Amino acid sequence: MEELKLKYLERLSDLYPSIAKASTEIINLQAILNLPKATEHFLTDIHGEYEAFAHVLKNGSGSIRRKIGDVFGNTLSARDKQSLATLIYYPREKMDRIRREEANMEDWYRITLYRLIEVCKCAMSKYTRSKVRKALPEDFAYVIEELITEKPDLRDKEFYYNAIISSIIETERAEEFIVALSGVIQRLTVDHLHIVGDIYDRGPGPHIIMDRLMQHHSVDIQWGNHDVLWMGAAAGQRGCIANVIRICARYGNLDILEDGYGINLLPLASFAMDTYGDDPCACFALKGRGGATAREQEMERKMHKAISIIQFKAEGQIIRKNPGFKLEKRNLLHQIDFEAGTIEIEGRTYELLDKNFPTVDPAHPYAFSQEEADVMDRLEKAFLNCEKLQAHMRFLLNKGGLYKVYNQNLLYHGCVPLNQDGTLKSVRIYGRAYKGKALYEVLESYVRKGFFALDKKERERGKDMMWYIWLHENSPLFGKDKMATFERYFLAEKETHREKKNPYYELLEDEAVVNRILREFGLPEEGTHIINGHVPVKSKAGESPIKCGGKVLVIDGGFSRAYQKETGIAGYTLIYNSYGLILAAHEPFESTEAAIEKESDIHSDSIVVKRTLARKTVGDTDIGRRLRERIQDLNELLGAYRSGLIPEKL
Ligand SMILES: O=P(O)(O)OC[C@H]1O[C@](O)(COP(=O)(O)O)[C@@H](O)[C@@H]1O
Ligand SMILES: [Mn+2]
Repeated sequence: MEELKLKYLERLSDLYPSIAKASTEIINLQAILNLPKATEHFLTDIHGEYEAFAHVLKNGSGSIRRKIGDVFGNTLSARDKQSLATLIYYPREKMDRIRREEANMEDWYRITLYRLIEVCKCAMSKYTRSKVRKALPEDFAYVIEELITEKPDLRDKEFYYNAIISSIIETERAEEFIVALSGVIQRLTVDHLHIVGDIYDRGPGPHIIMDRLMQHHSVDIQWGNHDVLWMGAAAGQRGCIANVIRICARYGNLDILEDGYGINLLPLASFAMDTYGDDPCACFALKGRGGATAREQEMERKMHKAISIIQFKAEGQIIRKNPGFKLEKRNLLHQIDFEAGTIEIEGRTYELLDKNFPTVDPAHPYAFSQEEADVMDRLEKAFLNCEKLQAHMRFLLNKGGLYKVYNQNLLYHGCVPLNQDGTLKSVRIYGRAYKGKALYEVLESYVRKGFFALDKKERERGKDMMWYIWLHENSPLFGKDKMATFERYFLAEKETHREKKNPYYELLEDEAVVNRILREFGLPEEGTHIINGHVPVKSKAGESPIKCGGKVLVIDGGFSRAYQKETGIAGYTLIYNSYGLILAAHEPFESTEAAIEKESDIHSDSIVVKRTLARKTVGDTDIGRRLRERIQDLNELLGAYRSGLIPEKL
């Protein structure tokens, strides 16, 4: 036996010091391999919609409702099942309502506790005892375990359970117990969560979503272009900072920065008031700022314009500093004829909708004015010093990456840049060519360098790369030929607003192309899927999120309210359980209040994308592969004990 292996087995023998211990572990692991595969939940493009996010997380996109159906079948009315589901999602709020209506609470507690225990038993049946034990809340762990464990040799089981439940009610712990059981059911129903990008921007609560995710028991994140934009901002990249503030302003969400993250926007506000005092800033009207007073709206419009101009300048500076990005054609300020109020783009002259550029010096259009430079200095410091933002970004870095291969599925936010003929597009990053997986990997390494590189130049490159990932044609997270921000503000001609998508999006029905991508990421062509978000699926116009016969699932349906008009629904989510893949289409989410009151689940229908022939087990998953390796090692350890190579440590 080679020395390294022997050393390893000796280490292992510390953990399993005897033949008996090693064999018991093998039997345990073998048993786990045969348990049903745990449920995975996929969400994408949440875009700050924290209430809808929290709701979908609570109901596991229909998983809890399915579980209740499995347990009670026709023995409970549809209404009762729905009430039970709502109770599991929102136990405290639901009980506040029930207390007002229910005449006999003791009866209600008793029936409800029985029902919850049945659902809990079903939810835990997939897991080992030790895993269930870890999921139990400390206070009630012992009692819950007693109630959910079958006791075949107990003669009067009924009496035993009844006694426990009675004492829970008598000691006035029923409500706390119901809350605890609901939490356990939620926790066990969905074992692992995947966020396929775009937590940030457009909606009001990305920071609340981040707080939630940081408490989640098991999550991974594939960064979206908006997330990387925020990461760049947190790293102090000025193009990213300006974009982040501009988007918050555009959607009337400056509160996220001021209240959510404690970033002081006063310097920007007073600069904007001074500079654009008489300017109506009509092109910079806010989306969705119903609650604000006219005066507030006016100020925010001015801030919106001020930061937009700063953004175009900051981006001009980045483009000039990085000729390798080949973005010179996206620098537009020097194409403006300030006298005539027109701009020339690709040989055509357009009239500008807003002709007032008090801070732009035509001789040096990309240079900040002194005041703009001061504002940016202060904003950069504020972003760099914001502890909460830095903690959120650290979490994204720890739990996330640009792509993930998990249980034979390939997950990424946007696309794999392709040529028109479906081959992988080669992209130059700082002088070297990359494509496919290598492109993903080099870009991810630069994101990390932007935070951690000691070498200043590499760190700067990493920071600029985050801005590149946000909007570059060759960025797999963006995948469009340009980001037409300037045109959308300043030009009436709609054709200039168009952003052409990478051929990837048209080739998704082409199996040869899809197989090529799967192979590129080391996956077999059969039994595997690509799961991505980023482009809203226009279900209203008949588009399906299921592409290439189910091999590709594009699950961005628009959590983002701003996009619901187009998509017609409020997004798709995906569940992958032991029976297969289930896609849920969600109805727009009204409010948490309404969800409790109307007991609504907000998914209209679930489509089974793929039903497995045999129920999938842990043995079919990545964890299963690791467990089998472990079993193999333990078998070798047993061999070593038996052959006398390693002595038992008794
Ligand atoms: O609709 P908005 O918020 O103005 O944003 C439009 C911009 O957002 C983008 O769609 C990028 O955001 P997504 O990643 O959410 O698609 C750009 O392509 C486009 O320029
Ligand atoms: Mn996106």
